[in-house]
Amino acid sequence: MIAKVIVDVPSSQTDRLFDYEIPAEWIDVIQVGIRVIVPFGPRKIQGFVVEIVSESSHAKIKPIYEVLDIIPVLTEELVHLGDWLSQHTLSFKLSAYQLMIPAALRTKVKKKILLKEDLSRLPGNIQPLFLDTKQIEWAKVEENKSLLKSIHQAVKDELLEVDYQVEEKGKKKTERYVRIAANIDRLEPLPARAVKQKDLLTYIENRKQPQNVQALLQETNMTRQVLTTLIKKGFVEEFEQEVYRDPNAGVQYERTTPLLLTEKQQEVIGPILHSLEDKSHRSFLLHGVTGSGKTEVYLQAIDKALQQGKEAIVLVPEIALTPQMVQRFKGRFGSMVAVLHSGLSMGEKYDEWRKILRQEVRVVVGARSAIFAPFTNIGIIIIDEEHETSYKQEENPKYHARDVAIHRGEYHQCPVILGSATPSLESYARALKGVYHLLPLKERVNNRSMPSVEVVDMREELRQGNRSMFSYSLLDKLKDRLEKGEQSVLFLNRRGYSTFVMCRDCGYVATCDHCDISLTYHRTHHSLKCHYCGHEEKMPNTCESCGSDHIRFFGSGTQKVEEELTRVLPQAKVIRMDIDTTRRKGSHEKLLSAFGRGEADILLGTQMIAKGLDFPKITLVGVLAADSMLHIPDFRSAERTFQLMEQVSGRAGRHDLEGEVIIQSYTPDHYSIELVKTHDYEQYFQMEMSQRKVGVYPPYVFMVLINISHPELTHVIHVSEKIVTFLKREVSNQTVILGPVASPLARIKDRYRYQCMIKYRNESGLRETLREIQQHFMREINQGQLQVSIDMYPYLFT
Ligand SMILES: Nc1ncnc2c1ncn2[C@@H]1O[C@H](COP(=O)(O)OP(=O)(O)OP(=O)(O)O)[C@@H](O)[C@H]1O
Ligand SMILES: [Zn+2]
Ligand SMILES: [Zn+2]
Repeated sequence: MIAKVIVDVPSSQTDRLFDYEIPAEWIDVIQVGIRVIVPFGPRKIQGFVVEIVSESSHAKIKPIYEVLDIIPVLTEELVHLGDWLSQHTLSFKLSAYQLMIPAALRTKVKKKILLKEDLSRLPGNIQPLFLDTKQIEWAKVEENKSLLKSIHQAVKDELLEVDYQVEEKGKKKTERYVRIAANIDRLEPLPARAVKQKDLLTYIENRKQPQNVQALLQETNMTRQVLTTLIKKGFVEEFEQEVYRDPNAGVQYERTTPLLLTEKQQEVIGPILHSLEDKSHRSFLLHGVTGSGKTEVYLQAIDKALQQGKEAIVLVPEIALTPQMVQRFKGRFGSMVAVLHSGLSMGEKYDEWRKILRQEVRVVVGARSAIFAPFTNIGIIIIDEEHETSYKQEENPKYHARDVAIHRGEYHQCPVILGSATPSLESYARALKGVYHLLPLKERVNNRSMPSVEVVDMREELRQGNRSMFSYSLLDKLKDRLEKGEQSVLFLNRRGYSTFVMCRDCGYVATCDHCDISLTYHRTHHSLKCHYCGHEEKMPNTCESCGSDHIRFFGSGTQKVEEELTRVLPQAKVIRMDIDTTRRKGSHEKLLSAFGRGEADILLGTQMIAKGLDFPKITLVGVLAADSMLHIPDFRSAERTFQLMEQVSGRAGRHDLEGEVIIQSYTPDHYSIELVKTHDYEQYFQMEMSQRKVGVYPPYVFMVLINISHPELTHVIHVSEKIVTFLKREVSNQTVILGPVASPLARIKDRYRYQCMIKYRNESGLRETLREIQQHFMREINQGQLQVSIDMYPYLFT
């Protein structure tokens, strides 16, 4: 039998199947989806078995060297999905498969030299290497040419042997357990004076289940000595048992029961349940305003899928994976839920993933990559906040989780629900065309009103002499909430609003020497840092350009807002949430639950507080700088502004108390800000669509972004022009090729960057054309200097 293998070498030449012979003893062991070690040139490397056939068309094929898995790490579906994904995103098959398994399973194959015979038989110059060991790492002798020669000879003489050992990054975790020995009845009873031993033995006997040693000693307040004696006398056996690393161990989740759905919720869940009953695939767009009870709809739809014996995948944006969110799923489905997000350690992720693979859980709630959960009988897939750009992966394979979800939905013939208060333009347009089934939820649960929104013109405030970062109106309302004991949320948009350093005399801005970008001021070290390459330098005292000492940092970070808050509202208790205060593991949760318990009056934060919060006492939301994002050169910047404003506003007045929102802006008339006042998504959609039509942007066209980079500017230009010329020759005349032009970030880490863009409606051969470009520059790319990155669904235009 022959196994077709994708080998662990990410390059164009190796992006195909290689044939290996399956040795007779492994015929039943080797299946599709397992990892193997195979010889590849002079090396041994890892690979994924993706197909098993009876014959090979190649004359000389080598046998598989080692088997790494017993249970396949990729299901058959995932093997196909990986193949599709690599074509869909123009990336290597290997990268697609690696994406689907946890990082803990990434392996390293280490070459070792083993001593086979007596030490004295070795040539004298290599004897010292094996003085106190029977094996050494190859790397140890690689540089030393004279030793290498002797070692080669010793291998030939069969005194030494070369071996390949696989080292996995993550390990299973085990703990020590004890249980009553099987032959306890045949033992002499313990003497009467051994009171403690007797007590402990009775305790273990009463428990029936094996006991975790550490927990046992703690519970019984016994010393290890007592237990060891019991083990020595043969009453008790000690053994190792695998345990899961559970970040939420010990957390009690309050059980919840399904709520009685409102009439509107029933209307939207109907078609979803129908699709579940029919066992047919359909994609739904659940467009529900903030606080309309979308999550309850998800929960009850999942419940139905579970009753059918099926599984569910729920994607939530990383920053919305708060304890509150986890609680809602664990509260309803208990230990059937696995949670996957980037806050987990590698080991924790590995353990959650294995629970899925072993079918010990049936619901997974996770960020983007959870879409690859190795379930085999999926009943429903849900993407909450479907408009979030974090569902697009910016590294290879550059995929969007929405596309993968729909692909898996088709395979499993199950419904896919895209939910949002502010759907992406693409999805809403598709829903209007009938590609997705639109499910509107236009009101909040139980007729609670949407928060009232006031947009404050900050230019006007300045004219009236208000130089503070809080408008008169916002300050008044903050004071009012303090008096009433209600809570406020202050949102500062950090994107496009960096704290850069500028000279007030000549306008010089401090920039990175390696990247064309301004440096960011960091207060804690009083230094300047580049966010792209990590370069750090001291904050200058004088301007590099004119020598003036009027050099200051601009922009306002959360720290600055906090200082200002304590000045104007000294009695207010403030919790600040930003990258600095949430760096430590678990701090995110701690701050939020403290706010939930009412330990602060004001929650001040960045993007990470815009989503998912559902606290009854929040009645005021303030947005400090609504337009900071509008000026980013990206055709989606208005869309993001509207989405964010609507999301943040949605945190106010979700329960009995009414909510109010103050949005501070320098461009209050911009439609993406103005339309938040009426929460009018449909009108906003129309406005935005007409802008897209004029600019010829998605969803009117599809777009491809090609980025070219190299340390030499002339070479970047040369390659870019070659690509554009080739493209222009190949594509139809309805397709537009823009560029080449310098990228907005024209240099990163001393590499010059150029880009070109393709806008097309119908271009059936485009993928092949782009593959040809990849092939053409393959050799140069493999040599390491040139980079050509192709993004079929670009969301980032830096
Ligand atoms: N049928 C119902 N009966 C009573 N309360 C409900 C019902 N459905 C939802 N709720 C409550 O209404 C509030 C808002 O619901 P939920 O958080 O599910 O809305 P959402 O649409 O997911 O919100 P957002 O998109 O703003 O996060 C929650 O406190 C929830 O418990
Ligand atoms: Zn830099
Ligand atoms: Zn200057």
